Amino acid sequence: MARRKTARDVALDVLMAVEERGAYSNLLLNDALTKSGLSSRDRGLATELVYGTIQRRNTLDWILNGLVKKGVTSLEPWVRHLLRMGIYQLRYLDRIPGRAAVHETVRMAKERGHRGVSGLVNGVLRSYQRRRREWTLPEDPETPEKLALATSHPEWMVRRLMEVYGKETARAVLEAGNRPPRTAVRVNPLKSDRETVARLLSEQNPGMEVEASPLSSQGLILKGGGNPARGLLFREGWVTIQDESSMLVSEVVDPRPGERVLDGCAAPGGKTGHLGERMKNEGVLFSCDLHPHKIRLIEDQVRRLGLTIVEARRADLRELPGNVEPFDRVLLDAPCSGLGVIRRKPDIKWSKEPREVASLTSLQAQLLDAAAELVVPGGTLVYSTCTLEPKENAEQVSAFLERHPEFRPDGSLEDRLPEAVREKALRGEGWVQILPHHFDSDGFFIARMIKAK
Ligand SMILES: C[S@@+](CC[C@H](N)C(=O)[O-])C[C@H]1O[C@@H](n2cnc3c(N)ncnc32)[C@H](O)[C@@H]1O
Repeated sequence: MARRKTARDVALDVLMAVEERGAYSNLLLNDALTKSGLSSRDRGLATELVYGTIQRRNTLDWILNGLVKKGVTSLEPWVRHLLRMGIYQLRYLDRIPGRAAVHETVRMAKERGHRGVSGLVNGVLRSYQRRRREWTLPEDPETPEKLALATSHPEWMVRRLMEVYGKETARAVLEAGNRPPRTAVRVNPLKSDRETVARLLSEQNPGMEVEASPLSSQGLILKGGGNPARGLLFREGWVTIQDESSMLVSEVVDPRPGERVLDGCAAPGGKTGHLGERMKNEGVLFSCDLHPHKIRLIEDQVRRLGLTIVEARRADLRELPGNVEPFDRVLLDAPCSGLGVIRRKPDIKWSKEPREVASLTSLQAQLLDAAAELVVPGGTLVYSTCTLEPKENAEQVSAFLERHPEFRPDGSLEDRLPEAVREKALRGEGWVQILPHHFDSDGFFIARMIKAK
Protein backbone atom coordinates (compact mmCIF):
# COMPACT_ATOMS: atom_id res chain seq x y z
CA MET A 1 0.00 0.00 0.00
CA ALA A 2 1.30 3.48 -0.86
CA ARG A 3 2.62 5.44 2.13
CA ARG A 4 0.52 8.45 3.10
CA LYS A 5 1.98 11.74 2.01
CA THR A 6 3.68 13.83 4.68
CA ALA A 7 3.57 17.64 4.91
CA ARG A 8 6.95 17.75 3.11
CA ASP A 9 5.72 15.49 0.27
CA VAL A 10 2.68 17.73 -0.25
CA ALA A 11 4.86 20.85 -0.17
CA LEU A 12 7.30 19.43 -2.75
CA ASP A 13 4.46 18.44 -5.10
CA VAL A 14 3.01 21.96 -4.88
CA LEU A 15 6.40 23.63 -5.46
CA MET A 16 6.92 21.54 -8.59
CA ALA A 17 3.40 22.22 -9.88
CA VAL A 18 3.75 25.98 -9.34
CA GLU A 19 6.79 25.99 -11.60
CA GLU A 20 5.52 23.49 -14.18
CA ARG A 21 2.04 24.91 -14.58
CA GLY A 22 2.84 28.54 -13.81
CA ALA A 23 -0.18 28.50 -11.48
CA TYR A 24 -0.58 30.56 -8.33
CA SER A 25 0.85 28.88 -5.23
CA ASN A 26 -2.14 29.80 -3.03
CA LEU A 27 -4.65 28.08 -5.33
CA LEU A 28 -2.55 24.92 -5.82
CA LEU A 29 -1.74 24.71 -2.13
CA ASN A 30 -5.38 25.05 -1.05
CA ASP A 31 -6.33 22.33 -3.48
CA ALA A 32 -3.51 19.99 -2.37
CA LEU A 33 -4.27 20.56 1.34
CA THR A 34 -7.97 19.83 0.85
CA LYS A 35 -7.11 16.47 -0.76
CA SER A 36 -4.23 15.62 1.61
CA GLY A 37 -5.93 14.42 4.80
CA LEU A 38 -3.10 16.08 6.80
CA SER A 39 -3.64 17.18 10.41
CA SER A 40 -3.99 20.92 10.96
CA ARG A 41 -0.44 21.05 12.34
CA ASP A 42 0.95 19.35 9.24
CA ARG A 43 -1.12 21.60 7.00
CA GLY A 44 0.57 24.50 8.77
CA LEU A 45 4.02 23.00 8.09
CA ALA A 46 3.22 22.33 4.40
CA THR A 47 1.98 25.91 4.03
CA GLU A 48 5.08 27.33 5.66
CA LEU A 49 7.38 25.21 3.49
CA VAL A 50 5.66 26.20 0.25
CA TYR A 51 5.47 29.93 0.96
CA GLY A 52 8.86 30.11 2.67
CA THR A 53 10.71 28.23 -0.05
CA ILE A 54 9.18 30.41 -2.78
CA GLN A 55 9.63 33.57 -0.74
CA ARG A 56 13.34 33.02 -0.04
CA ARG A 57 14.26 31.54 -3.41
CA ASN A 58 16.94 34.11 -4.20
CA THR A 59 18.74 33.58 -0.92
CA LEU A 60 18.36 29.79 -1.07
CA ASP A 61 19.82 29.65 -4.60
CA TRP A 62 22.72 31.86 -3.53
CA ILE A 63 23.53 29.25 -0.87
CA LEU A 64 22.99 26.30 -3.20
CA ASN A 65 25.18 27.81 -5.90
CA GLY A 66 28.03 27.64 -3.42
CA LEU A 67 27.31 23.99 -2.62
CA VAL A 68 26.34 22.37 -5.93
CA LYS A 69 29.29 22.08 -8.31
CA LYS A 70 27.58 23.11 -11.54
CA GLY A 71 25.12 25.45 -9.86
CA VAL A 72 21.48 25.16 -8.96
CA THR A 73 20.22 25.41 -12.56
CA SER A 74 22.08 22.19 -13.46
CA LEU A 75 19.82 20.17 -11.14
CA GLU A 76 16.69 18.30 -12.19
CA PRO A 77 13.70 20.48 -11.19
CA TRP A 78 12.46 18.16 -8.42
CA VAL A 79 15.95 17.92 -6.88
CA ARG A 80 16.30 21.70 -7.03
CA HIS A 81 12.96 22.19 -5.23
CA LEU A 82 13.82 19.50 -2.68
CA LEU A 83 17.18 21.10 -1.90
CA ARG A 84 15.70 24.58 -1.65
CA MET A 85 13.11 23.22 0.79
CA GLY A 86 15.83 21.42 2.80
CA ILE A 87 18.02 24.53 3.07
CA TYR A 88 14.95 26.62 3.90
CA GLN A 89 14.27 24.43 6.95
CA LEU A 90 17.89 24.57 8.10
CA ARG A 91 18.16 28.32 7.70
CA TYR A 92 14.75 29.70 8.62
CA LEU A 93 12.81 27.13 10.71
CA ASP A 94 14.43 27.11 14.13
CA ARG A 95 11.76 24.85 15.58
CA ILE A 96 12.74 21.96 13.28
CA PRO A 97 15.90 20.18 14.49
CA GLY A 98 18.57 20.14 11.76
CA ARG A 99 18.90 16.35 11.81
CA ALA A 100 15.14 15.90 11.24
CA ALA A 101 15.24 18.28 8.28
CA VAL A 102 18.23 16.42 6.75
CA HIS A 103 16.77 12.95 7.47
CA GLU A 104 13.38 13.76 5.93
CA THR A 105 14.90 15.46 2.87
CA VAL A 106 17.23 12.52 2.21
CA ARG A 107 14.31 10.07 2.67
CA MET A 108 12.35 11.94 0.00
CA ALA A 109 15.34 11.92 -2.34
CA LYS A 110 15.66 8.13 -1.87
CA GLU A 111 11.99 7.56 -2.53
CA ARG A 112 11.86 9.70 -5.64
CA GLY A 113 15.28 9.13 -7.22
CA HIS A 114 18.24 6.78 -7.42
CA ARG A 115 21.02 6.44 -4.83
CA GLY A 116 23.20 9.10 -6.44
CA VAL A 117 20.55 11.75 -5.80
CA SER A 118 20.13 10.93 -2.12
CA GLY A 119 23.93 11.00 -1.74
CA LEU A 120 24.06 14.44 -3.33
CA VAL A 121 21.20 15.77 -1.18
CA ASN A 122 22.79 14.40 1.99
CA GLY A 123 26.19 15.89 1.08
CA VAL A 124 24.80 19.34 0.24
CA LEU A 125 22.71 19.66 3.39
CA ARG A 126 25.49 18.45 5.69
CA SER A 127 28.01 20.82 4.07
CA TYR A 128 25.62 23.68 4.68
CA GLN A 129 25.28 22.71 8.34
CA ARG A 130 29.08 22.78 8.72
CA ARG A 131 29.73 25.92 6.68
CA ARG A 132 26.62 28.03 7.27
CA ARG A 133 28.61 31.04 8.55
CA GLU A 134 29.91 31.57 5.00
CA TRP A 135 26.44 32.76 4.02
CA THR A 136 25.96 35.79 6.23
CA LEU A 137 23.65 38.40 4.74
CA PRO A 138 24.63 42.10 4.77
CA GLU A 139 22.97 43.88 7.72
CA ASP A 140 22.49 47.18 5.94
CA PRO A 141 22.31 46.35 2.25
CA GLU A 142 23.26 49.44 0.24
CA THR A 143 23.09 48.31 -3.37
CA PRO A 144 20.14 46.82 -5.29
CA GLU A 145 22.10 43.55 -5.63
CA LYS A 146 22.54 43.27 -1.87
CA LEU A 147 19.00 44.34 -1.09
CA ALA A 148 17.70 41.77 -3.59
CA LEU A 149 19.70 39.09 -1.82
CA ALA A 150 18.86 40.17 1.71
CA THR A 151 15.11 40.42 1.07
CA SER A 152 15.04 37.71 -1.60
CA HIS A 153 13.38 39.60 -4.44
CA PRO A 154 14.44 39.76 -8.10
CA GLU A 155 16.93 42.51 -8.77
CA TRP A 156 14.84 44.26 -11.46
CA MET A 157 12.00 44.65 -8.95
CA VAL A 158 14.30 46.04 -6.27
CA ARG A 159 15.83 48.53 -8.72
CA ARG A 160 12.40 49.67 -9.88
CA LEU A 161 11.04 50.10 -6.35
CA MET A 162 14.15 52.07 -5.34
CA GLU A 163 13.80 54.28 -8.41
CA VAL A 164 10.13 55.02 -7.71
CA TYR A 165 9.97 55.15 -3.91
CA GLY A 166 13.58 55.71 -2.75
CA LYS A 167 15.80 53.28 -0.85
CA GLU A 168 14.18 53.42 2.59
CA THR A 169 10.61 52.97 1.38
CA ALA A 170 11.67 50.30 -1.12
CA ARG A 171 13.30 48.36 1.69
CA ALA A 172 10.19 48.63 3.89
CA VAL A 173 8.06 47.38 0.98
CA LEU A 174 10.41 44.47 0.29
CA GLU A 175 10.55 43.45 3.94
CA ALA A 176 6.75 43.61 4.18
CA GLY A 177 6.69 41.22 1.21
CA ASN A 178 8.24 38.54 3.42
CA ARG A 179 5.87 38.90 6.37
CA PRO A 180 2.98 36.44 6.60
CA PRO A 181 -0.29 38.04 5.48
CA ARG A 182 -2.82 38.96 8.13
CA THR A 183 -6.28 37.48 7.95
CA ALA A 184 -9.09 39.99 7.65
CA VAL A 185 -12.81 39.49 7.20
CA ARG A 186 -15.52 41.79 5.95
CA VAL A 187 -18.77 41.79 7.86
CA ASN A 188 -21.95 41.56 5.78
CA PRO A 189 -24.24 44.37 7.03
CA LEU A 190 -27.24 42.58 5.50
CA LYS A 191 -26.78 39.82 8.09
CA SER A 192 -25.19 41.48 11.13
CA ASP A 193 -22.88 44.25 12.38
CA ARG A 194 -19.17 44.50 13.16
CA GLU A 195 -19.48 44.42 16.99
CA THR A 196 -21.74 41.35 17.02
CA VAL A 197 -19.52 39.45 14.60
CA ALA A 198 -16.37 40.38 16.55
CA ARG A 199 -17.96 38.96 19.71
CA LEU A 200 -19.17 35.79 17.98
CA LEU A 201 -15.79 35.14 16.36
CA SER A 202 -14.01 35.48 19.72
CA GLU A 203 -16.52 33.19 21.43
CA GLN A 204 -16.43 30.55 18.71
CA ASN A 205 -12.63 30.53 18.23
CA PRO A 206 -10.71 30.22 21.50
CA GLY A 207 -7.40 32.04 21.22
CA MET A 208 -8.49 34.27 18.34
CA GLU A 209 -7.84 38.01 18.77
CA VAL A 210 -10.27 40.20 16.87
CA GLU A 211 -9.60 43.88 16.10
CA ALA A 212 -11.43 46.54 14.07
CA SER A 213 -9.70 47.39 10.78
CA PRO A 214 -8.38 50.95 10.40
CA LEU A 215 -9.01 50.75 6.65
CA SER A 216 -12.61 49.66 6.40
CA SER A 217 -15.69 50.23 8.54
CA GLN A 218 -16.78 46.67 7.74
CA GLY A 219 -13.40 45.03 8.36
CA LEU A 220 -12.07 42.93 11.22
CA ILE A 221 -8.48 41.71 11.62
CA LEU A 222 -8.12 38.20 13.04
CA LYS A 223 -5.01 36.89 14.78
CA GLY A 224 -4.54 33.20 15.68
CA GLY A 225 -7.23 30.72 16.66
CA GLY A 226 -8.39 28.84 13.57
CA ASN A 227 -9.52 29.30 10.03
CA PRO A 228 -12.55 31.59 9.60
CA ALA A 229 -13.29 30.04 6.16
CA ARG A 230 -14.37 26.86 7.91
CA GLY A 231 -16.78 28.42 10.37
CA LEU A 232 -20.55 28.83 10.33
CA LEU A 233 -20.32 32.64 10.06
CA PHE A 234 -18.53 32.23 6.73
CA ARG A 235 -20.81 29.51 5.37
CA GLU A 236 -23.90 31.53 6.26
CA GLY A 237 -22.53 34.64 4.53
CA TRP A 238 -22.01 36.79 7.63
CA VAL A 239 -18.33 37.25 6.82
CA THR A 240 -16.09 37.18 3.73
CA ILE A 241 -12.34 36.74 3.84
CA GLN A 242 -10.86 39.76 2.12
CA ASP A 243 -7.82 41.96 2.53
CA GLU A 244 -8.51 45.33 4.14
CA SER A 245 -7.08 47.35 1.22
CA SER A 246 -9.43 45.50 -1.10
CA MET A 247 -12.33 46.48 1.15
CA LEU A 248 -11.42 50.12 0.74
CA VAL A 249 -12.01 49.90 -3.02
CA SER A 250 -15.78 49.28 -2.85
CA GLU A 251 -16.05 51.87 -0.08
CA VAL A 252 -14.49 54.41 -2.46
CA VAL A 253 -16.96 53.37 -5.20
CA ASP A 254 -19.66 54.08 -2.59
CA PRO A 255 -22.64 52.67 -4.55
CA ARG A 256 -26.15 53.53 -3.32
CA PRO A 257 -29.22 51.28 -3.07
CA GLY A 258 -31.25 51.37 -6.29
CA GLU A 259 -28.35 52.38 -8.61
CA ARG A 260 -27.06 50.63 -11.71
CA VAL A 261 -23.51 49.51 -11.01
CA LEU A 262 -20.93 47.65 -13.14
CA ASP A 263 -18.06 45.58 -11.77
CA GLY A 264 -16.12 45.21 -15.03
CA CYS A 265 -13.33 42.76 -14.03
CA ALA A 266 -15.14 40.96 -11.29
CA ALA A 267 -13.92 37.41 -10.67
CA PRO A 268 -13.65 35.82 -8.15
CA GLY A 269 -16.21 38.34 -6.91
CA GLY A 270 -14.71 39.75 -3.70
CA LYS A 271 -15.59 43.32 -4.61
CA THR A 272 -18.90 42.41 -6.29
CA GLY A 273 -20.06 40.95 -2.98
CA HIS A 274 -19.01 44.09 -1.15
CA LEU A 275 -20.70 46.42 -3.68
CA GLY A 276 -23.93 44.40 -3.38
CA GLU A 277 -23.82 44.64 0.42
CA ARG A 278 -23.38 48.41 0.25
CA MET A 279 -26.28 48.64 -2.21
CA LYS A 280 -28.40 46.85 0.44
CA ASN A 281 -29.28 44.34 -2.28
CA GLU A 282 -31.33 46.98 -4.13
CA GLY A 283 -30.69 48.08 -7.74
CA VAL A 284 -28.74 46.35 -10.50
CA LEU A 285 -25.21 45.02 -10.11
CA PHE A 286 -23.76 43.77 -13.36
CA SER A 287 -20.65 41.72 -12.75
CA CYS A 288 -18.56 40.45 -15.64
CA ASP A 289 -15.29 38.68 -16.24
CA LEU A 290 -13.49 37.46 -19.33
CA HIS A 291 -13.00 33.89 -18.16
CA PRO A 292 -16.03 31.57 -18.23
CA HIS A 293 -14.72 29.23 -15.50
CA LYS A 294 -14.53 32.14 -13.06
CA ILE A 295 -18.19 33.14 -13.32
CA ARG A 296 -19.22 30.32 -10.99
CA LEU A 297 -16.91 31.77 -8.32
CA ILE A 298 -18.82 35.08 -8.47
CA GLU A 299 -22.15 33.24 -8.35
CA ASP A 300 -21.08 31.15 -5.33
CA GLN A 301 -19.93 34.28 -3.55
CA VAL A 302 -23.15 36.27 -4.05
CA ARG A 303 -25.39 33.30 -3.20
CA ARG A 304 -23.54 32.81 0.09
CA LEU A 305 -23.99 36.51 0.91
CA GLY A 306 -27.72 36.40 0.13
CA LEU A 307 -27.48 38.88 -2.79
CA THR A 308 -30.12 38.68 -5.53
CA ILE A 309 -29.32 41.84 -7.54
CA VAL A 310 -26.17 40.49 -9.17
CA GLU A 311 -26.12 39.49 -12.82
CA ALA A 312 -22.84 37.61 -13.29
CA ARG A 313 -21.89 37.19 -16.91
CA ARG A 314 -18.94 36.15 -19.03
CA ALA A 315 -17.95 39.14 -21.12
CA ASP A 316 -14.95 41.00 -22.41
CA LEU A 317 -15.35 44.46 -20.92
CA ARG A 318 -13.94 45.92 -24.14
CA GLU A 319 -16.95 44.60 -26.04
CA LEU A 320 -19.64 45.85 -23.65
CA PRO A 321 -20.02 49.48 -24.82
CA GLY A 322 -23.07 49.70 -27.06
CA ASN A 323 -24.36 46.35 -25.84
CA VAL A 324 -25.58 47.36 -22.36
CA GLU A 325 -27.16 50.49 -20.88
CA PRO A 326 -24.62 52.75 -19.12
CA PHE A 327 -24.15 52.66 -15.36
CA ASP A 328 -24.22 55.16 -12.48
CA ARG A 329 -20.96 53.71 -11.21
CA VAL A 330 -18.31 51.54 -12.82
CA LEU A 331 -15.54 49.75 -10.97
CA LEU A 332 -12.54 48.62 -13.00
CA ASP A 333 -10.38 46.44 -10.74
CA ALA A 334 -7.90 45.74 -13.48
CA PRO A 335 -5.55 42.80 -14.15
CA CYS A 336 -2.11 44.02 -13.03
CA SER A 337 1.43 42.95 -12.16
CA GLY A 338 0.38 42.26 -8.54
CA LEU A 339 3.46 43.71 -6.82
CA GLY A 340 1.28 44.69 -3.86
CA VAL A 341 0.25 41.12 -3.01
CA ILE A 342 3.63 39.41 -2.94
CA ARG A 343 3.28 38.25 0.67
CA ARG A 344 0.11 36.41 -0.37
CA LYS A 345 1.40 35.14 -3.73
CA PRO A 346 5.21 35.05 -3.45
CA ASP A 347 5.53 33.25 -6.80
CA ILE A 348 4.73 36.61 -8.45
CA LYS A 349 8.33 37.58 -7.69
CA TRP A 350 9.68 34.90 -9.97
CA SER A 351 6.94 34.60 -12.57
CA LYS A 352 6.56 38.26 -13.55
CA GLU A 353 9.00 40.00 -15.85
CA PRO A 354 9.46 43.73 -16.48
CA ARG A 355 8.30 43.39 -20.09
CA GLU A 356 4.92 42.10 -18.89
CA VAL A 357 4.22 45.51 -17.40
CA ALA A 358 4.16 46.97 -20.93
CA SER A 359 1.50 44.53 -22.16
CA LEU A 360 -0.52 45.01 -18.96
CA THR A 361 -0.52 48.80 -19.26
CA SER A 362 -1.83 48.57 -22.79
CA LEU A 363 -4.63 46.17 -21.71
CA GLN A 364 -5.49 48.44 -18.76
CA ALA A 365 -5.73 51.46 -21.08
CA GLN A 366 -8.12 49.56 -23.38
CA LEU A 367 -10.22 48.49 -20.39
CA LEU A 368 -10.31 52.06 -19.08
CA ASP A 369 -11.43 53.38 -22.47
CA ALA A 370 -14.26 50.85 -22.54
CA ALA A 371 -15.22 51.59 -18.93
CA ALA A 372 -15.38 55.32 -19.73
CA GLU A 373 -18.07 54.72 -22.34
CA LEU A 374 -20.12 52.72 -19.85
CA VAL A 375 -20.48 55.54 -17.29
CA VAL A 376 -23.59 57.80 -17.45
CA PRO A 377 -22.99 61.58 -17.61
CA GLY A 378 -22.31 62.71 -14.05
CA GLY A 379 -21.44 59.10 -13.08
CA THR A 380 -18.41 57.72 -11.22
CA LEU A 381 -15.51 55.60 -12.46
CA VAL A 382 -13.19 53.89 -9.99
CA TYR A 383 -9.96 52.31 -11.24
CA SER A 384 -7.98 50.05 -8.92
CA THR A 385 -5.01 47.67 -9.02
CA CYS A 386 -3.09 45.64 -6.46
CA THR A 387 0.27 46.81 -7.76
CA LEU A 388 2.90 49.43 -6.90
CA GLU A 389 4.06 50.19 -10.45
CA PRO A 390 3.23 53.85 -11.36
CA LYS A 391 2.95 52.97 -15.07
CA GLU A 392 -0.09 50.88 -14.18
CA ASN A 393 -1.37 53.36 -11.61
CA ALA A 394 -0.95 57.15 -11.42
CA GLU A 395 0.63 57.39 -14.90
CA GLN A 396 -2.11 55.20 -16.35
CA VAL A 397 -4.77 57.45 -14.86
CA SER A 398 -3.06 60.67 -16.04
CA ALA A 399 -2.89 59.30 -19.59
CA PHE A 400 -6.57 58.30 -19.35
CA LEU A 401 -7.58 61.80 -18.20
CA GLU A 402 -5.69 63.29 -21.13
CA ARG A 403 -7.48 61.01 -23.58
CA HIS A 404 -10.84 61.64 -21.88
CA PRO A 405 -11.37 65.31 -21.07
CA GLU A 406 -14.98 64.41 -20.16
CA PHE A 407 -13.57 62.94 -16.92
CA ARG A 408 -12.01 64.79 -13.99
CA PRO A 409 -10.22 63.39 -10.95
CA ASP A 410 -12.55 63.39 -7.95
CA GLY A 411 -11.18 65.68 -5.23
CA SER A 412 -13.73 64.30 -2.75
CA LEU A 413 -11.69 61.09 -2.51
CA GLU A 414 -9.66 62.69 0.27
CA ASP A 415 -12.76 63.02 2.50
CA ARG A 416 -13.83 59.47 1.77
CA LEU A 417 -10.60 57.95 3.10
CA PRO A 418 -10.31 56.86 6.74
CA GLU A 419 -8.05 59.10 8.82
CA ALA A 420 -5.34 56.44 9.14
CA VAL A 421 -5.11 56.19 5.33
CA ARG A 422 -4.92 59.98 4.97
CA GLU A 423 -2.04 59.98 7.43
CA LYS A 424 0.06 57.19 5.93
CA ALA A 425 -0.78 56.46 2.32
CA LEU A 426 0.60 58.28 -0.76
CA ARG A 427 -1.94 60.51 -2.42
CA GLY A 428 -2.38 62.54 -5.61
CA GLU A 429 -5.31 64.29 -7.21
CA GLY A 430 -8.17 61.79 -6.98
CA TRP A 431 -5.97 58.80 -6.19
CA VAL A 432 -4.43 56.94 -3.26
CA GLN A 433 -1.60 54.39 -3.16
CA ILE A 434 -1.37 52.11 -0.13
CA LEU A 435 2.02 50.41 0.23
CA PRO A 436 2.17 46.98 1.91
CA HIS A 437 4.08 48.20 4.97
CA HIS A 438 1.66 51.08 5.72
CA PHE A 439 -0.89 48.79 7.36
CA ASP A 440 0.54 45.30 6.78
CA SER A 441 -2.19 44.93 4.19
CA ASP A 442 -2.07 44.44 0.42
CA GLY A 443 -0.57 47.26 -1.63
CA PHE A 444 -3.40 48.90 -3.57
CA PHE A 445 -3.93 51.82 -5.91
CA ILE A 446 -7.39 53.43 -6.12
CA ALA A 447 -8.43 56.35 -8.36
CA ARG A 448 -11.87 57.96 -8.44
CA MET A 449 -13.05 59.98 -11.44
CA ILE A 450 -16.28 61.77 -12.36
CA LYS A 451 -17.77 62.08 -15.84
CA ALA A 452 -19.06 65.52 -16.89
CA LYS A 453 -22.86 65.91 -16.91
C1 LIG B 1 -7.71 41.78 -10.25
S1 LIG B 1 -8.75 40.59 -10.87
C2 LIG B 1 -10.32 41.07 -10.25
C3 LIG B 1 -10.56 40.73 -8.81
C4 LIG B 1 -11.99 41.01 -8.39
N1 LIG B 1 -12.36 42.38 -8.66
C5 LIG B 1 -12.24 40.73 -6.92
O1 LIG B 1 -12.25 41.64 -6.11
O2 LIG B 1 -12.45 39.55 -6.59
C6 LIG B 1 -8.87 41.00 -12.55
C7 LIG B 1 -9.86 40.17 -13.33
O3 LIG B 1 -9.97 40.73 -14.64
C8 LIG B 1 -10.37 39.71 -15.52
N2 LIG B 1 -10.17 40.20 -16.91
C9 LIG B 1 -9.02 40.28 -17.61
N3 LIG B 1 -9.26 40.81 -18.82
C10 LIG B 1 -10.59 41.09 -18.89
C11 LIG B 1 -11.44 41.63 -19.89
N4 LIG B 1 -10.96 42.00 -21.08
N5 LIG B 1 -12.76 41.77 -19.62
C12 LIG B 1 -13.26 41.39 -18.41
N6 LIG B 1 -12.49 40.85 -17.43
C13 LIG B 1 -11.18 40.70 -17.67
C14 LIG B 1 -9.50 38.55 -15.09
O4 LIG B 1 -10.07 37.33 -15.49
C15 LIG B 1 -9.48 38.72 -13.56
O5 LIG B 1 -10.44 37.88 -12.96
